[in-house]
Amino acid sequence: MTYKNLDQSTAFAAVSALAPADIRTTLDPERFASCSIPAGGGLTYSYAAMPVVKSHIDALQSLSDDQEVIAKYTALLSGEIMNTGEKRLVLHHLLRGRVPGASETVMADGEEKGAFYAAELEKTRAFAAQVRDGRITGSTGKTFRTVVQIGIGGSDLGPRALYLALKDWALGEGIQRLEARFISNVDPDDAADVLDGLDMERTLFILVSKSGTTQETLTNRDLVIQAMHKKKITGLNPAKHMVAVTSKTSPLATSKNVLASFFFDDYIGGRYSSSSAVGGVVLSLAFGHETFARFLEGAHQADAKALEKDVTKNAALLDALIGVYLRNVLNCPVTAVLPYSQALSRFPAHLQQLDMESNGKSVNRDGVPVSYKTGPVVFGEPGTNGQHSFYQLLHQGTDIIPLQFIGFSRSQAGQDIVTDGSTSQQKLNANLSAQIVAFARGKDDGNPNKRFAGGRWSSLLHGERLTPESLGALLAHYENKVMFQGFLWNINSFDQEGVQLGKVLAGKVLAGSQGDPVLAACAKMLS
Ligand SMILES: O=P(O)(O)OC[C@H]1O[C@](O)(CO)[C@@H](O)[C@@H]1O
Repeated sequence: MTYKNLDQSTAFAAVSALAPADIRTTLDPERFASCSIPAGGGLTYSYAAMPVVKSHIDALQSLSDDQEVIAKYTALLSGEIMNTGEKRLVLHHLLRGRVPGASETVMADGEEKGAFYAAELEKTRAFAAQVRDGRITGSTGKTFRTVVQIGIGGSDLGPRALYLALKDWALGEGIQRLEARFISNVDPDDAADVLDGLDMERTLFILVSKSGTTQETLTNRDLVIQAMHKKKITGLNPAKHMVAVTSKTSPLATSKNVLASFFFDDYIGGRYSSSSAVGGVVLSLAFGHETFARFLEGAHQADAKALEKDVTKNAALLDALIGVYLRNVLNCPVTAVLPYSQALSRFPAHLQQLDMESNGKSVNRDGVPVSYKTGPVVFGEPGTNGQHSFYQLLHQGTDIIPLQFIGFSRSQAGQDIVTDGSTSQQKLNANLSAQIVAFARGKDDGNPNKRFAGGRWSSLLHGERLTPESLGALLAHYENKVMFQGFLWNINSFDQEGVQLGKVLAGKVLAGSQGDPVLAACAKMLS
């Protein structure tokens, strides 16, 4: 297996020579059937409205083969050091089960990692069951009704997006749930808002930090403890209302001030940690462990499909390859994620971290600067709200922004109304179809102000209904897409040194700026 930069690949030179197909003419009814790939969890990935035809697919297949992306994925699964910057294994797939073709065992830190993750998962299951059925209560004897996750970045965005994604599904299924809330920002107004009206006697806090040193998270923990003391409730003991999710090497690991601790490790990057106890504890408490297990199963299905070498059968891989074509040949610096599902309202925020923290790199996996573009800017909002906001630029602006639509045939809660001969869900999906075609085909008009050029590319991830399985597959699809793009660009998608400098300088500001006059002046202005 060899690692080489994208521009050293002769296969990439062939991809670069290809002009985009004109989707104003190529998008015909037949393409919707022929350009679709099962993505696991009942999801289908469609690239019908992308500017690629057979010649592109063939060239992208050669690029995938030349960059040996499937061999690299298999090596990652088998425990090879893929996080070259931090010299770490990358094992988030193993949280969802062993992918066929990978090593039967992955040893690190003197233990078999599959067994370690399975044991933590079992701990999560047992704890959640006891909280949900009232065997574990708060310090004043009352059952828990609300859980509040305290964490930031990967310890917040994924779990928060997933909780919101399943809330209405649970409603539709009649699943009894604990309410979950999230505190992330060190801005005290964030915590104040979340704590407002909380019944502390019935609230369980989940303190999540892999490092156990994150300033925002530890500050918010202390703020919560202070808020509990301020209630002056006899017998209310914060230590009996808090669990920790952390790594065994973190300062939090040995804390006596928690009811229970759940562990993951350095081989699970923060933004890839939703499948660990980071997402597992809150989701199992909120919806029951069975729901979380179904989510893991959907993700595992997507992971298994991602092993396929034929790019026309591997949704995450083809999505990644088309993304590289858009970024490095068609020079698109931005991409939008547009879920036609209110339940996915925070999913674009999670993808921002997943994609931009992973692939916002300008050196290769060996630390040598690359001379081509890497990860794009990612943004998004649920449709149809986005339509009434920024779609103007997407339709008629001077840049082409490739679009990633997500949609489902059925709603989650099943509560709907018929007006003007259609249900709300039918209206939602009519808008989604209309947008795909409007962006692709455009519309001529004598009035230039009303003219739509068309030729605006999109993909679609589509399922029957957003369930735990399809949500798991959706998450894994994007994780695997980001990983494949990292292999294609020959960068390390698993570290995030770029977030360190600001953290260090903030520490210096709090310590009196430590002799840096520019920092001191800037801090003074804000004091
Ligand atoms: O879980 P921790 O160690 O508190 O880190 C939180 C987040 O901070 C980051 O390191 C970035 O600042 C993320 O990658 C991570 O998800």
